[in-house]
Amino acid sequence: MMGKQTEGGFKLEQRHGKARVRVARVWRNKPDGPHVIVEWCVSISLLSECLTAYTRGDNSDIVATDTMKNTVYAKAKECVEQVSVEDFAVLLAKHFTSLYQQVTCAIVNIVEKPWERVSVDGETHEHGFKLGSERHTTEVILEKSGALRMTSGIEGLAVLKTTKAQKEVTKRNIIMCKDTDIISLPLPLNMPRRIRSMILNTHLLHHCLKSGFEGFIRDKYTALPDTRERILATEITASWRYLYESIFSIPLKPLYFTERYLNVKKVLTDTFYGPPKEGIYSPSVQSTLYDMAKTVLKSFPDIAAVQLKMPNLHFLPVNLSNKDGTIVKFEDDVYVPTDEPHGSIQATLSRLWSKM
Ligand SMILES: O=c1[nH]c(=O)c2[nH]c(=O)[nH]c2[nH]1
Repeated sequence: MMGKQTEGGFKLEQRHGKARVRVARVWRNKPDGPHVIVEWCVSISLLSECLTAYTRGDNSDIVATDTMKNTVYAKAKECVEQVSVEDFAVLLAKHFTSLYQQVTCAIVNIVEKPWERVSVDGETHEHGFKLGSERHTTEVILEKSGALRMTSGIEGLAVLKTTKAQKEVTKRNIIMCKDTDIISLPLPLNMPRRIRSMILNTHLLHHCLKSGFEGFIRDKYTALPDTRERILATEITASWRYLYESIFSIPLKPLYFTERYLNVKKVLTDTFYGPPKEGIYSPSVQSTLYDMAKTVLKSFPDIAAVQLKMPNLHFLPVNLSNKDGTIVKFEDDVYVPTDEPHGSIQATLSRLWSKM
């Protein structure tokens, strides 16, 4: 997104701002209550009518990026009560679009560092924190008119499931699951392919197996065997767009968006893992990604669209041998974890009736 102006037969698209302003805010409101700390890395971009700064060296319409930086600290100070990262982004964007006549649109991105309260001897600590892993992000785009585009997200949410077929499954067997027991029966040899494939794709069978990848296109360059047993590991980057399209329609409930963030994260991870005992079969990263995105849209009516980036971080089977024979034979046990190269899988799922 850029501010556009024309002069002398040229079109100029421009924006300016301050990137990576780091601020921490502590709230010690209640005399004996626990302290709260947030650490934010704030980036601001303003679309503004400041053409002459580019064309004539006239800075009279420029909001100094140094002022933008100072505004972050001043507004953090003004937040006497704890605010969500989204509310802080909105508050900044409102400030820039309302105070400066030249500013037509403000874009505020914030990444929150995952400081988590610690427990000592099973008791939550009042003022001790440790750094977690995944980060809460937000982007607020606010126009002078009050038109709003608001997204939240998660970065660096690393998840993995080790999965184990409880018994070797071959295309010659019917596998039936009853809780954790598996009964294996030979498939009749004369069974039509269509019926055999229907049986092998039953939900029941998928229940026994947790992650696989098979049936993909095979050609002369394909080396990957079909598998019904693999480690599924990824580092989720998610972002979801809220339906609130005006500054006046945002929920006013304190920490509403913090709660939403925690709930979306839970839905994403719960859907990835499946129930604790049985898990859930993943026929591909694509399918698991789709289930995760769909569950988010079904669970949260104020989310219009969700984007998921889920790199497939491969765990390669180890098979080693030398002239004397086998050193390590892979039996779903020893792997080389890798992150390069990785499969790169991403998709956006939106409600049909929502504007994207
Ligand atoms: O879940 C997967 N999706 C793919 O598109 C793919 N491609 C590949 O080689 N392995 C996998 N796994």
